[in-house]
Parts: sequence; C-alpha cells; structure tokens
Amino acid sequence: MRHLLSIRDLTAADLQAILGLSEKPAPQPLTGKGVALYFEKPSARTRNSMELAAAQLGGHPVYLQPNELGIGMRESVADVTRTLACYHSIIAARVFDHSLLEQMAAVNAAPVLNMLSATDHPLQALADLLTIKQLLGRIEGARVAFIGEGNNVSRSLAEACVLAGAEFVIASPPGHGLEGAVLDPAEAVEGADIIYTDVWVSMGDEDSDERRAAFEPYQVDEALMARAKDAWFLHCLPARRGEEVTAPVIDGPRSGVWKQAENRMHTARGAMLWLLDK
Ligand SMILES: NC(=O)NCCC[C@H](N)C(=O)O
Repeated sequence: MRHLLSIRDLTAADLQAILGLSEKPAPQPLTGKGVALYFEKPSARTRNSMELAAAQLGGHPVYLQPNELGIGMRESVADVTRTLACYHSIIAARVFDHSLLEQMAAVNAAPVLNMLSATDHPLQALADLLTIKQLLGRIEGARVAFIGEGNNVSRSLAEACVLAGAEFVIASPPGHGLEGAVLDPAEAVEGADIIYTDVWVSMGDEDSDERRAAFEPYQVDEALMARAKDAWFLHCLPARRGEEVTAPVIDGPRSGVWKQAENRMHTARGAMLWLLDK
C-alpha cells in the first residue's frame, strides 16, 4: 500500500508520474468512494483543492475536525484509522505532529496523505514543481531560491527539486535554516529562475519581536527580485504583504502565485491517483 507523508516517499519516476497525471483529464476511480480530510489546523487552499480534486475523481470528500474525531482521546489512532478505512479510499490529514501520520500509515488500512505537518508539505511541493514546469518549460536545471524559514514548505520543495534535477538554494536567518548550507538572500537569488518565500510565522509557531527582527532582512522586495534577471516569484500562501514579501512583487507581472494556487487542485488529483496506483 502506498502512502505520501513526505517527498521522501517518492522516487524520481513517481514524481514525474504524479506531474503527468496532474495534467491529464480526470478519470473516475473514486466513484462511490470517500476521501477523509482531517484538519488539526486551518486551511483555505488545501481543503478546497482536495475537496474539488476528490469530486473530480468521482469521490466524496468528508471534512473532519479533531473535536469530532477525538483521535487518540475518544478512540485509539489505530481504531480511528481502521474505521475511516471502512468508508474512505484515502485518509488525508493536516497535523501538528508528523508522527500521527506515521502511526496512521503503519495501520496500512488505507493510503495516508500528508496535507501539512510541522516538517513536510508534499502536496505543496508537487504544485510548486508543476508551476515551475509550466512557467519555465522545464524543471531540470532550474535554479530555485527559497528566502525564509527552513520548515515544512521549504523542506518538501528542496527534496522535490533534488528529485527532479533542479538546483535548490536557501537563505534563512541563523537558527531558522534547513540542514545543509545556508546562503544570504543576495547570494541565493544570484542566477535564480524562481524566488520563493513563505510566512515568517507558521501555524502553531510562536510569534515574537526577536523572530520578526531575525526575518526582516529576508523580505522579498523589488530590489531582491531585480538581482535575478527575469525570475518568477512563488509563494505557497497565505501571504503577509509587507512582511515576507512586498505587494509590488506578489501582485506584479512576474508573480506566479495564482497559477500555483490553482495547481494545488491538479496535483492533489495526481497525488491521489498515484496513491491509488491508477
Ligand atoms: N499553502 C498551504 O497549504 N499552507 C502553507 C502554510 C505554510 C506555513 N509554513 C505553515 O506551516 O503555516
């Protein structure tokens, strides 16, 4: 049984297969079947794109919240997972603790799909790669510069870039980076085809003056964009104009964020088809 908890669950061929499936007309393998969507955190793009993608595949999405499901409280993780698998072909979850996804996947009752955890956001990275392919006409050899925090979005993007043959570089404040080399923003955007950022304060993380001060030199503004010739700007959204990005950049002619948001739906279909091995 397949699970998609992180990009590390994919081979290079799997990744290309998902991108291919995402651009094809939707088949209907989920006719009469359910897709469980369990959210421990808020969601705009993920919930809507997953609900639509499930419907396009012929399935019926069911939105579930912690206070109803009582996972690990009213009922054990394994029993909830087995119950959901009685009705649903896929169990998708957005969680605080990544290990909950691992516990659900270990039951092997239905394919488990990560809709964002503290460490990974594979669905976002799939949409990012499809967007890069559409904007540049290629992924291989592209230089993707991420300016901001090393966490779920940047980790999955880095892994997906490596798998698809793109170059990934990151500039993060000290103590907020990913494993491996960290550059400063000017170095990172040098020769970049894509400049990408994310919020300074992720869902569930603590906001503070120290944190804001650390991230302030990492704002993507027109001057930073101008250091890279003809780069496209991407952002997973939600965006805070005036914090991680300025309005002229995200609302400007080189912003691909709305194509990227739409692609969340197409790649959600691709990911679910891959999970079902269709
Ligand atoms: N586009 C999305 O699905 N959400 C992105 C939120 C990313 C941010 N790093 C967070 O964890 O809150």
